[in-house]
Amino acid sequence: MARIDLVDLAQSYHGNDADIESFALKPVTMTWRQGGAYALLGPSGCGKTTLLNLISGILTPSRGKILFDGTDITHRTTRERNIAQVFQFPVIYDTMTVGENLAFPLKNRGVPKAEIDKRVAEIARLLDLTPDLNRKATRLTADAKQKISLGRGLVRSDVAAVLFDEPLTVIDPELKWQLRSKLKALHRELDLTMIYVTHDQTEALTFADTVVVMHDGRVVQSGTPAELFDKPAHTFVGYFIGSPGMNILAAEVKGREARIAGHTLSLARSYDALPAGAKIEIGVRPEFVDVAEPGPGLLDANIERVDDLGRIRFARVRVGDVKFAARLPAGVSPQGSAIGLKFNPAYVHVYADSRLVEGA
Ligand SMILES: Nc1ncnc2c1ncn2[C@@H]1O[C@H](COP(=O)(O)OP(=O)(O)OP(=O)(O)O)[C@@H](O)[C@H]1O
Repeated sequence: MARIDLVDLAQSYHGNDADIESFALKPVTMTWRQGGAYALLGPSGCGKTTLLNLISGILTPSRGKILFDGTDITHRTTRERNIAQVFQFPVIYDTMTVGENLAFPLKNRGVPKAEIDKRVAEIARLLDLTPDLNRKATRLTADAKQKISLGRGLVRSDVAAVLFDEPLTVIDPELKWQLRSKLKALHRELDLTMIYVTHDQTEALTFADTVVVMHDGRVVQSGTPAELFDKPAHTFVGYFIGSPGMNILAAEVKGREARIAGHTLSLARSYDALPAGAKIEIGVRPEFVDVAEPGPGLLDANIERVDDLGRIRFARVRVGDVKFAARLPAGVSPQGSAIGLKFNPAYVHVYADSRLVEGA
């Protein structure tokens, strides 16, 4: 297990002198804590696999360096880095038994037999593979094979980190749910540094203690699921995480007030020094905008439709030309379309050129 430091790390597939905006990974400096459970989350093409391949050693960076426990390993091979990896599709040997497959990474490293037997038994127990240990892997389903791949990734206790690249893609939805919770439990038991790449927010939020969100080659926020939800550092995080995502509305902000579509909202903090010429927006999650009967002090709006998600309902509302989502509390049934909106000022954030501005 290791602490991993990325120092000004960047990757270009178009030569090292290319314009930085074209880099698949723009320069990033950050630390991954020893023993942490991380998810690397972002849409397709944002640079997740590139970052993972730099950490594993499949790629050599265009710029910057990588340290494991303070030692520069930027130019070491994957094997020398001592990393375990689990890929999207199963990597197992059909001719071997399940037990032999699990033992393989340990045998390969010359671990004594008694230790191998103990560790294989432990991993098989944790993944419910004990009854299958003596079966040949050849006739197993794709789900079962991927479970063995997970086991092979987790079987070594001396690795610097275990990297998972969308490991549940081929898994049936019901088993996916079980394995996701299982991986979280395994992390607690095995005390390994784990980095889990996914584009699926539910997978990221259920697995990780810390979610690293990427957008367009940049790490835009790294935080706990609650931090990403309550205080998105970038409008992309607000929009990408949550269902529906955060409302992002063009606004004029002065002091403790924001004006949207000719209406004034109160803010919890004061914003007197916003950068000149920046695009100013406010962001507020639908969960922190309540719909009520029209009344004094409330923002007048019209409901265009209601999305009923079972336990929770969201109204799609319009204020002038601006459209957004708001929570419809239990028991409130909108009579006609005219309503009042109540914003919780503590959760109304201000963004300049998409980045969060801390008020005073
Ligand atoms: N070998 C390569 N040569 C050229 N461009 C590449 C190469 N690998 C990735 N890219 C580009 O770099 C960018 C980041 O790709 P990357 O695979 O890291 O993203 P990702 O977030 O993992 O996406 P996905 O989930 O689709 O794999 C994309 O624009 C991609 O087209």
